[in-house]
Amino acid sequence: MDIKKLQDYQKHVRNFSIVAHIDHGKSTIADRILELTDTVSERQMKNQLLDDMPLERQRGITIKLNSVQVKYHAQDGEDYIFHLIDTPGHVDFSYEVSRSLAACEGALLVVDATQGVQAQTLANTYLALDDDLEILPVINKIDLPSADPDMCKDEIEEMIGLDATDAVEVSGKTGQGIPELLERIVKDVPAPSGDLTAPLKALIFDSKYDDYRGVVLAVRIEEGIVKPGDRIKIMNTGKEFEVTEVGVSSPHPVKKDMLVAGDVGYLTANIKSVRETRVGDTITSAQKPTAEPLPGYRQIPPMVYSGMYPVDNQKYDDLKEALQKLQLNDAALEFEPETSQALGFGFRCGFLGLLHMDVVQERLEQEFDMDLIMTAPSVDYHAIMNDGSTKLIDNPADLPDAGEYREVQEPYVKAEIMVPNDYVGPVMELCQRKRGEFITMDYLDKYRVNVKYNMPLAEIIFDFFDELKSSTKGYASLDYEITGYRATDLVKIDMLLNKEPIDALSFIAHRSEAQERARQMTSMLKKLIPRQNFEVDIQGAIGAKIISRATIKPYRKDVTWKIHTGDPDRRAKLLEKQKRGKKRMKAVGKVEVPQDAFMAVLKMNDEDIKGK
Ligand SMILES: Nc1nc2c(ncn2[C@@H]2O[C@H](COP(=O)(O)OP(=O)(O)OP(=O)(O)O)[C@@H](O)[C@H]2O)c(=O)[nH]1
Repeated sequence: MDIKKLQDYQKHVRNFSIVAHIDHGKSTIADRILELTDTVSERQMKNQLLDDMPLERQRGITIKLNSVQVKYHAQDGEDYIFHLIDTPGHVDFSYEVSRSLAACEGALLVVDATQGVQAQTLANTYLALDDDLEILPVINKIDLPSADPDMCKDEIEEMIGLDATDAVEVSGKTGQGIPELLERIVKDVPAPSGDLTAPLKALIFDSKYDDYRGVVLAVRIEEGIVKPGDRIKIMNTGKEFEVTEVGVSSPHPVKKDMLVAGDVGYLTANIKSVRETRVGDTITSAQKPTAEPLPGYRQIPPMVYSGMYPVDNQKYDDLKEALQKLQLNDAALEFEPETSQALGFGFRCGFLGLLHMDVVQERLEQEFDMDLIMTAPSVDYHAIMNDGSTKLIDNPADLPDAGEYREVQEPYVKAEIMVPNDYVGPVMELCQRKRGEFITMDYLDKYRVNVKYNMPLAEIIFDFFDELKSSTKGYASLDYEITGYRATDLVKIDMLLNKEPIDALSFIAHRSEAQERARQMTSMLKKLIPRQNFEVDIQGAIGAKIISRATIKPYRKDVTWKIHTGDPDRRAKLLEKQKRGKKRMKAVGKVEVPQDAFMAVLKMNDEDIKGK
């Protein structure tokens, strides 16, 4: 092998991520880079090309990191290889960002010229700094009339402490400034420096399951070389495999003869079981292993938990397999079996936030064809029992009876909210209402402040962000981190249908709000549970004490009569409609309960319920 040639190749490699606050334009800039470097033809070009998951396209957001190899002919006459990794902006997916960064030497920090530095701009910059990356500030959307690049530069310098005098000004929309950006990447992002002759050392930074090829690993080669036929070892599990294919994404898979130190690409090795590898693991040579694995990733604990049950109980094993495959592509997803009296066998799943939960549910439905019932999300509580032991409660139904524990503790976060001065009042009012404790307020510049509060995670995770946006006309941005657990006065509220407590509907609330929340939940359930052919009593209770109630009247006989005796066409249609409706219903005892009802806890603040 011609090491000199490979060393020369390595000098021409640039690995970088694109990071930013949500919607500041990462995916659009990535599109322009792909276009300008002729990576995709005009015919293949579509907006946000790297957001290739159907769900990403439907929602217009990036959920998964995505890497692509781009060839760039620079002004110095040389050809360069860029490995570009587009990352999600939403706080729920910051785990994807930190994994992408570990595979790079540089990061483009994109800031929207009309919005300036926002909460996730800061959070993502800190992640990039943790990894010692070269950060290149990029000011985007300069085509907009309200763009203020100078204000952005000031903010980048003041709030982040990065020199922004030379920040590249671009428009992802018109392509203005993108040629300069490409030149700056060549000049400013350092080439990788891994030893080409050392034993193989590669980081698995992502993976996915492919029905034909088995597990496909996204890898960054740190040292050495890997090619088809090599025997490799996954250092953390000790498992060995033979490499069947290596290649790069461009953005479609392109086979290569080898991947060398500094490359970002993919690798397959007949890995069939999803248990054999984990994102963050190190791959080495089986014959000549490297001494130490790479540091890997810090596993971040889930923030919210929810029960996930197949509508059809027979599909339990299918759901398990689907979760295992999905976990391969979503390392932040956690799950373990649980049973519910109401719903049967299912899984307790842990997520990084509600958007993550939604995405997992939709991916299971779209990619794995599952029909699911999900129970209301809950944070992870600690019950300190009478004997001093701590019981972890990630399902409200598991909270023991009041006499059995000394106290219940809930997770608290430090929330940082960046907001224009004019909206400080509504933000503080909202935080107080959500049991927040004021910490400080710092002026960021003439126009904006950073407001800090200690708050219960349970208050922030549900509808806080929506309320924050509506009370600040969308101008506030939010970031938070868990700071610890605190004892608060919490109670479990059970919901009963025809006197039967339904475990999947229990929830935990602060005592001061328990009565109101039980009342809201009862009226929400009354709205969501359809009429049955018998009366349904809904009750909310704390222990044996009933604190709210409502009744759903049975439907009138003549309606059923119509369904059963109408003209055949109409009858068939009605039955079909009923069947479709039933898909997402679960018989709880005798009562048919729709999926929405299990999520009622999330909807309790809906306008139409308020004040009723
Ligand atoms: N006018 C204008 N609009 C832009 C520009 N760049 C991006 N946009 C728009 O801004 C919105 C967000 O752009 P995306 O590229 O999806 O942003 P993102 O940062 O990748 O978003 P997430 O991955 O979901 O965090 C889209 O509607 C884009 O069309 C720009 O330079 N000018």
